[in-house]
Amino acid sequence: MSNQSPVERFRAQIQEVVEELDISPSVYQILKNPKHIMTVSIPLERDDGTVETFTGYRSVHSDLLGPGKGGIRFHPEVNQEEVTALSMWMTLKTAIVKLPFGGAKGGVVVDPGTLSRRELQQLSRQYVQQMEPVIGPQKDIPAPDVNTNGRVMGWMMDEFFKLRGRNVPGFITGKPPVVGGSEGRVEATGRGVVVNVMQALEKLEMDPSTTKVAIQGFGNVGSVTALRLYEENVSVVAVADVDAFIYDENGLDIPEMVNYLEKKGSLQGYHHHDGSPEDIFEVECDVFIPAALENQITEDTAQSIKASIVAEAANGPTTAKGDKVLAENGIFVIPDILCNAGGVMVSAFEWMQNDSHDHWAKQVVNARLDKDMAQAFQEVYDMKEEVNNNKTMRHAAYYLAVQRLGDAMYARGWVD
Ligand SMILES: NC(=O)C1=CN([C@@H]2O[C@H](COP(=O)(O)OP(=O)(O)OC[C@H]3O[C@@H](n4cnc5c(N)ncnc54)[C@H](O)[C@@H]3O)[C@@H](O)[C@H]2O)C=CC1
Ligand SMILES: O=C(O)CCC(=O)C(=O)O
Repeated sequence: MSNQSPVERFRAQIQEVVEELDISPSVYQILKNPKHIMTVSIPLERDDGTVETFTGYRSVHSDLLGPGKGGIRFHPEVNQEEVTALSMWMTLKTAIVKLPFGGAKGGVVVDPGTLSRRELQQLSRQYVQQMEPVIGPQKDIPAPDVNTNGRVMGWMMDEFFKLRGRNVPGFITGKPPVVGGSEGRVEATGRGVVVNVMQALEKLEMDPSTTKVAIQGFGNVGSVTALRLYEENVSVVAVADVDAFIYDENGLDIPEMVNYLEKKGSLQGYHHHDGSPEDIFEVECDVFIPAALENQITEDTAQSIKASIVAEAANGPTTAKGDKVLAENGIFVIPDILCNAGGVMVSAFEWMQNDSHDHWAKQVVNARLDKDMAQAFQEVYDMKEEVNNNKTMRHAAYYLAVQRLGDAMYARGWVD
């Protein structure tokens, strides 16, 4: 377990579960590597006329249950290993919530804060041009992730239409509703996180009205999670983003902070700025929600977490050693592949709406998300209680996902 990379962590967990399920070892052989990874060099003409190239990736881990599905991340630390791991987790996520998708993920090694708006649009369009051979509505369907949003999806959609010479709205999800996006997609991941948190509170017989929450990350997922909790009268006492740590033991004014974020783009300079981002791990709270990047809950930071519940809104926020500490400390962990599945769930609703030229009202989207997410939580919980007694929700989630993937491989004649 010594400092396993995310891909090694995925492989070790899959291998363990394949052995426990006593299914064909070929299931592990098929899942241990991505189906394909495309690496591209993206030329971008900067505003000063010079040309710079950026590296982009798209990994399709599996198309067993349907086309590849997963977001595109713009971040300076994107690398092939990270994109691969993120695509592997997508395969498990879509299997757990029973979506007709496989797993994929993409990224560009870039700090989008250093690009002008024109440059960002050109980079987004160039990414689609370079990836055109491997993406498409029945092949691999992108969506937003860290530092990408509806605006970027709209540009990418437009570029794909130009390349194909026709409208293909199901090529990408998370686009603005005015051009075929689903109502509720922007809020979907955070909304789904809160469904999971409320279910966990009920199972652990904790009172939401006295529950205190700390959240790391205040972007799309973190801010919507905070706002939904606030709307449910659950007190969010601390929030950190990359620049700031904000704390109030009596509960933060989340709507005010969301307004601030919308105007300024981050929490830097918010008037209650009173610590450094790492202080989030020390907060006295009942629920801790990592909603930033991978590998944040390590052997060290896990020791500081005082919560009874960790709800993994981010992908891969916990290292193997951090996970061991959380388990030893009896913390109930809602694993990422379940906890943050609300986003891809509403992406699936968007893809279905595009396919049938339909537009669902927000209440319809939210009601179905709440119902399907609560059911997925219950199925993983039941698996933990009945079949995997004394093991973790993460183990149960992997068990359920691999069982479904194994069954699908058998049905398709890939394994005996
Ligand atoms: N956007 C989506 O629909 C989905 C996102 N996710 C995952 O959720 C996580 C967050 O994604 P988004 O909210 O979309 O990204 P985002 O780019 O909107 O926000 C990221 C947030 O993390 C903060 N952050 C980065 N490093 C940090 C650090 N060291 N300490 C504290 N805060 C830090 C940033 O300041 C920002 O507030 C990622 O792991 C992503 O893969 C998972 C499912 C769907
Ligand atoms: O909405 C989607 O298709 C994928 C979202 C995503 O990237 C994720 O769940 O990590």
